[in-house]
Amino acid sequence: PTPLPICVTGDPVLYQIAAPVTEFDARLEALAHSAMVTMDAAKGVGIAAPQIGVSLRFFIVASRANERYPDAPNMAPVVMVNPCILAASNELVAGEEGCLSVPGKRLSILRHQWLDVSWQSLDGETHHARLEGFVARIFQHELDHLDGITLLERIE
Ligand SMILES: O=C(O)C[C@@H](Cc1ccccc1)[C@H](O)SCc1ccccc1
Ligand SMILES: [Zn+2]
Repeated sequence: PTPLPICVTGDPVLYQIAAPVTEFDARLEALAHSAMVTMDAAKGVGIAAPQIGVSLRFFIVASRANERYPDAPNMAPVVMVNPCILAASNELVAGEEGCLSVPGKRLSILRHQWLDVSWQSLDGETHHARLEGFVARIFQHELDHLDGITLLERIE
């Protein structure tokens, strides 16, 4: 499909708590595909459903090396449904983040260095992983979107 418009600062959908996904059906797959196409068009390394106006708990993590994080891992994009943090490091790391919904802003944000996380794939299967560094950062950034938090709400 064609990329969807990305909701920006001020759009109410960005400040809602997104609803858990209960139907692992073709509709969800279509929404995930639209998010993927929109993220790719925007050259993002992640995107959350609320950013395309969908208040559901799923996002995409798609780390790739970039000018700010040249040593970021190049990974196949992962669609994470109903993601949650099971454990997090006490150590926090500051790093520069951008947000497709806050155009032109680059802010230094403190994030956990590593996370133990769980999520469901589009077929409903549950997965667990330990994430660290830039991938952990993207996860935390996208999870904030599901909880109605953008970069502007994270300014120290
Ligand atoms: O708005 C979004 O969720 C996409 C974010 C993802 C991101 C999360 C954490 C740290 C950096 C980015 C970006 O706008 S995608 C654009 C981008 C790509 C590489 C580095 C920085 C920003
Ligand atoms: Zn964002």
